[in-house]
Amino acid sequence: MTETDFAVRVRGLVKRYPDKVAVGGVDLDIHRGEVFALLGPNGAGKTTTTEVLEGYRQADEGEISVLGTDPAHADRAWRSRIGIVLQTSRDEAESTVSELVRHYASYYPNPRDPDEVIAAVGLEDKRKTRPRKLSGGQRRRLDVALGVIGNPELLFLDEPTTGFDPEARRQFWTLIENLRTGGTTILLTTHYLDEAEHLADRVGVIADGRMIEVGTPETLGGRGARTARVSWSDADGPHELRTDQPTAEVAALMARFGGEVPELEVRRPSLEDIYLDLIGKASATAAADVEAIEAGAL
Ligand SMILES: Nc1ncnc2c1ncn2[C@@H]1O[C@H](COP(=O)(O)OP(=O)(O)OP(=O)(O)O)[C@@H](O)[C@H]1O
Repeated sequence: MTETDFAVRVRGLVKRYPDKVAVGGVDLDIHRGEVFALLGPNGAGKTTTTEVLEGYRQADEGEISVLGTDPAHADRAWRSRIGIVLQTSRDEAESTVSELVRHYASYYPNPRDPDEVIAAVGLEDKRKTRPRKLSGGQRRRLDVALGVIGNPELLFLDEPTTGFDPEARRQFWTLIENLRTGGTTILLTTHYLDEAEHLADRVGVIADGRMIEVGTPETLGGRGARTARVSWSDADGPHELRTDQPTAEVAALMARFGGEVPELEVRRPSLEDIYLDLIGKASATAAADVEAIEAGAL
């Protein structure tokens, strides 16, 4: 891979606040055209990391390249190539949805068509509504519209579907899939593991300011190799076993029952199971480090 295959390259990112190391040496590569999900508990350092990438915060240490430029020294032309959807929505004055999207479009050299964007986020019937009269979920859709109107090469989405109803989330996922198909690189921060699983090509888990694992949703934490659980019921009650060969177990159960197996279920660890496992291990390691420091061992 060459430098130009990367939308984001980060080596050794450190960001300190007066009383806290928020990011303690993070490496991160995001390939052009991929959807990358950043996961981690509250306070892990996700927002700080993305704000450095967006050029809103200065790193204390590290090499950072976003679309080939250090965001700390970026100009207006670079800014027009990225799109940002923040956690908190902007409070806009008296414009309607349609006016606002058009107004934002005028800031960019190569914007998308405002009507198409409004339709893509499902706000067609709210075009003449003022933002403060939108519901929370509709407001987020407007935020997404404003984030993508400039036709960005790289889109930052910070917890985009918080407050969405299930149908709105599905529609939003379709919107993201369409952006990805159109070639937009996306960095997504989310607390919804199903969202990461559905949308992301790769996932990075950050805990306590450190990137503890990066992988595809299918293979993170050795997920693909983990044993499956097969469960069923019979006259003695529920049963469960763990196996590397669930298909063979199901075939054996079918033979034993002569067909339908009561309450049959085959389950592999979900991304959420794996994530909680990784986070649990990370906090146990951090606690052991603190104990060692207190005991003078480190
Ligand atoms: N402006 C600031 N001044 C001091 N400390 C800060 C500041 N911003 C964030 N922090 C601290 O840095 C750490 C990382 O915060 P950050 O917002 O990056 O976490 P996060 O992973 O985005 O969390 P969340 O999931 O809750 O949004 C936290 O301990 C937080 O309290």
